[in-house]
Amino acid sequence: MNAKQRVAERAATFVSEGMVVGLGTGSTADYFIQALAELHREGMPFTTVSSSVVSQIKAHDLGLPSISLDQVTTVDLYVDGADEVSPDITLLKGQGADLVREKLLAKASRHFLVLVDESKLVRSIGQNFAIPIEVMPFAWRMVKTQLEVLGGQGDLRRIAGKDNLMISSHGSLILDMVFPDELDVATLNERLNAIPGVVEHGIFKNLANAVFLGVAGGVEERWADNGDEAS
Ligand SMILES: O=C(CO)[C@H](O)[C@H](O)COP(=O)(O)O
Repeated sequence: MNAKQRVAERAATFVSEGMVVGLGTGSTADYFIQALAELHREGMPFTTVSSSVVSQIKAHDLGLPSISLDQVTTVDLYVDGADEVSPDITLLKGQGADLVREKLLAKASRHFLVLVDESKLVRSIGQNFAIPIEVMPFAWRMVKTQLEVLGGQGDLRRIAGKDNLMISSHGSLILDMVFPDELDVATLNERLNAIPGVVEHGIFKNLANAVFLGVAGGVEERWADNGDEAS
């Protein structure tokens, strides 16, 4: 069993009868979806809500019960991966470009567990990746100008393919921006929240309850101060 599987199996032990379980997106979240399928086969009743079309299809293919996001007000447990995790359990997410649903689920969850291996640990957010900022398509130049006023540098995310631009599942564009080190993540989070035309961004601050870290031969749990252990 690899580190991603180990953390996913551990997270699955927090699922209990009748829960609404939020499904993340990415290779680590996939292992959690597979672990849920095992619980479902064993007869445990629960339902799922997905953070992306991809996860929804995976859940469906494995026979997991699901409800759509617009039917949900609160989620009992949301389990997802992350691209970066800093020591205060702030996350950077969004390489999968489904930021809006991911943050909605994180905010609506009673418990949000984050599954990572050691490669995701950083001293500060933005160390390994640019900050993904999802923007209304007609606003992207205005938003980019505002981000440059903050010292940001970057451009629209490009992908291989006909149109060459990354478009989120609900039609937004993604700006990947690098900011000066002097701009601390708490301030950056607030500034990004305040820019008109920004749909969502990849800084997840004060949202995760715990990080499950895959280490050699085991799982290390790091609970946030707000993170009473899910039970
Ligand atoms: O934020 C995400 C998608 O938007 C993913 O959780 C993040 O990219 C981690 O993916 P993986 O588990 O494949 O490393």
